[in-house]
Amino acid sequence: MKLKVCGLTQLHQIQELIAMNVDFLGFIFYEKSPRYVLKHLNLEDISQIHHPGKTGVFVNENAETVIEIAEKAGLHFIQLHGDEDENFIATLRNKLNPDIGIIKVIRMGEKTENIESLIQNLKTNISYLLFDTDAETFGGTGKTFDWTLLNNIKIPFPYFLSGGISLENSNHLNTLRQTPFSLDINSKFETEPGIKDVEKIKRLYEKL
Ligand SMILES: O=C(O)c1ccccc1N[C@@H]1O[C@H](COP(=O)(O)O)[C@@H](O)[C@H]1O
Repeated sequence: MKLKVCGLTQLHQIQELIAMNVDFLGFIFYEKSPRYVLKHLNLEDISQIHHPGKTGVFVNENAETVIEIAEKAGLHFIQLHGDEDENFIATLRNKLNPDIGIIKVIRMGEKTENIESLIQNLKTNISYLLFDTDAETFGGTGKTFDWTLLNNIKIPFPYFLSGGISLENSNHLNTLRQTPFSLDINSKFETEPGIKDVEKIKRLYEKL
């Protein structure tokens, strides 16, 4: 199983994760997040990071801004973590460099209905799904959702499992009928928002 580490802000930690062979590096381009990457690094810094899994996380951002950031920072994946609908995604797909993959986040919560039709409408415009816990802040809550919900639906794309993934709950991945393509970790592997506990990440990486 692959590993994505999200909410990175520190170049020395990014280099340690690259040395560890982490598969995806997540950068949050959402100004309201305490992990907003542009408070710490600029787009040129990110473009200089040599790794094939650089992922930009966006929340209800306009397509032109997403495209500009993706080009300037040399991103390989766009993670749409807001309420972007299938029309927005189709427009973005048409305009975006075809080499850049789109990861659509489904935020799982009490209000999340018709997950299967939501997914069907995305058609071929995305590369991956990501399931996270629904929240007013959109993400980064450290809270898990009810994973058994995933066992009741058909998931026609490889998916990232997210939302409060920790060393402890990663022991229970075998309860999932469809194995995640990748885990997506964030706040449970931090000493403070944006500052990762790299030793703890190593412990998870060795278990996968
Ligand atoms: O981390 C944030 O601050 C954040 C803010 C807005 C949207 C997404 C955000 N992070 C994403 O949230 C998930 C789960 O994080 P956690 O493990 O529950 O802390 C992860 O995909 C981050 O990319």
